[in-house]
Amino acid sequence: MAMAVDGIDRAQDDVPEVTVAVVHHSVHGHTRVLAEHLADGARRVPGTRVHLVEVRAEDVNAGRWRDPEALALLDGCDAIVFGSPTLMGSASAVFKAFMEAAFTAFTTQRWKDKLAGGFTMSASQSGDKLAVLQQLAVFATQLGMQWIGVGDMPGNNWSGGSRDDLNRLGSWLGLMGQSHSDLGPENAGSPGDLVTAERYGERIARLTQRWVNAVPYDTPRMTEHEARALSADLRAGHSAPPALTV
Ligand SMILES: Cc1cc2nc3c(=O)[nH]c(=O)nc-3n(C[C@H](O)[C@H](O)[C@H](O)COP(=O)(O)O)c2cc1C
Repeated sequence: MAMAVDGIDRAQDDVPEVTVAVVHHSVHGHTRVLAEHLADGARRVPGTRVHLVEVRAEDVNAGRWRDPEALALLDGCDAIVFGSPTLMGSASAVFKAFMEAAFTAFTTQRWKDKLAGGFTMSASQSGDKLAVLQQLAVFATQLGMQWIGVGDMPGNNWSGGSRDDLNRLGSWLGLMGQSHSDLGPENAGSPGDLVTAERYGERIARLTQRWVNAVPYDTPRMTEHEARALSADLRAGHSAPPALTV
């Protein structure tokens, strides 16, 4: 059986370590791709250890997710990012089983003041994804966590825009991705969705370093003009620069 927890050590000796978990459920693999890109972005930040934690249907028993090892790992993380596909305008039943299993962290306040973020993938452009991000943000704040939104300008909102743009769905509460329902995970999201995921992961890791270790942090600002230039690069098939340093 595959491991639910995939720990990737990117800690560096000269920077105090922080740990970021990306806990997610995915039925057909689309949301998993978003999780992986978000994790890649977090790993770019020196001193960041990233754990991809998969919530699996087979770990749900009598409606409750039961993976004490993964739950203990989350207890030790500095930031937790939550990801679920949008199913019937909601987080998936499997991810809800995980959320309800976090009730012990609620009653003990174990996750209080950890940093948090969230993402969702669905087939329609809207598909009511905002309802899922709201659900995840309410969940995180019930646990006393500090929620981090996406800090990027919107794309695909003008005559020269396209599906390839950065933040092309214009979401700030959390990250949204869209995958065509007839295509597999190799075609999950759009180039803009994946780069937005990486930038969001990097943002969360940098803010975690600031929050936990008081590592100096200069707020990266990308103007609308710069965001459109990056989107034009993505449209042309160029790989995006490590964006938060722009
Ligand atoms: C039961 C079910 C309900 C769905 N509900 C929605 C929905 O409310 N909005 C939407 O845009 N897509 C919906 N979809 C499409 C999925 O969100 C989409 O296929 C997504 O990419 C699945 O992600 P995954 O591969 O990580 O499981 C639904 C799919 C299924 C099977």
